[in-house]
Amino acid sequence: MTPPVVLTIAGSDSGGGAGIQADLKTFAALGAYGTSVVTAVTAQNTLGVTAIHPIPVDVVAAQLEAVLADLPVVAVKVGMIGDPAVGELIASWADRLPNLVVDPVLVATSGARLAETASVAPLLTRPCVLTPNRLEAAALVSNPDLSVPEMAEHLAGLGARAVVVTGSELAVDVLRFEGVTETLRGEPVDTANNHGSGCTFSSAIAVRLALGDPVPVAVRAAKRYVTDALAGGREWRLGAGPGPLNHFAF
Ligand SMILES: Nc1ncnc2c1ncn2[C@@H]1O[C@H](COP(=O)(O)OP(=O)(O)O)[C@@H](O)[C@H]1O
Ligand SMILES: Cc1ncc(COP(=O)(O)O)c(N)n1
Repeated sequence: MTPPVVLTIAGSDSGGGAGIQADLKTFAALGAYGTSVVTAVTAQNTLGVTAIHPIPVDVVAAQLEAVLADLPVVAVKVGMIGDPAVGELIASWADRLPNLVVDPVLVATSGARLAETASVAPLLTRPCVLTPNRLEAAALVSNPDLSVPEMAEHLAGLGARAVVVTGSELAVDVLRFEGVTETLRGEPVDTANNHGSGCTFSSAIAVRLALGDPVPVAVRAAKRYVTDALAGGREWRLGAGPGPLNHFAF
């Protein structure tokens, strides 16, 4: 059977644990055909990021046009956006990007700054599923004093289809959908290998939306998948820092 086509618009992680590489592994593991638009090249490993090269906006646009002109994309995940002009470009295409999931990547788990809030700002008003972690949500609402449910509600009020603020506590996320706020409690996995968990989560949501799940069902399924991938990579020794997930563990 022909698989559903899912697109990631994101940065490359040379270490293979996060970014485009995590996204494509997630798509493959969950039965989608993955396509990719590279927005930035990072020199990165489990210890950190040593260089970032944003891809010029016209080259990002050309990739997007090439994919959308030929392949029947049914869901799109947006990750790292290295340049505000690329954020504007994606926002201008948003009406033609079905089942849009936006992970506003701002800071890597290692602490490295990957993008500015200005890059993702144009997308916050689009009807997407927005998946910031707690720190990213605080940066986007510019008010660190709000509680996680308040941040989710505030962000949803800007126009998103749904907001999931991840990591309010370990394995606990807050979903805001259709005016209702829910706490999603997962099973905590005791692991240091969590590099790429956010990329994997947002990509898994995109695949489940592509397969026809309603948003809350897609989010719960993605959460179970991330838990399995974290548990499956717990014993891995790949790199001296926080290692990657095992995307093919289940
Ligand atoms: N150790 C863990 N055990 C179980 N779930 C986890 C763990 N760490 C992260 N998660 C889950 O992984 C998903 C991605 O969230 P998070 O790690 O916060 O993203 P980010 O990489 O953007 O910081 C969320 O559903 C979160 O609850
Ligand atoms: C290219 C790229 N995109 C995204 C992330 C965030 O991933 P994480 O927060 O899990 O380190 C990353 N480290 N690199």
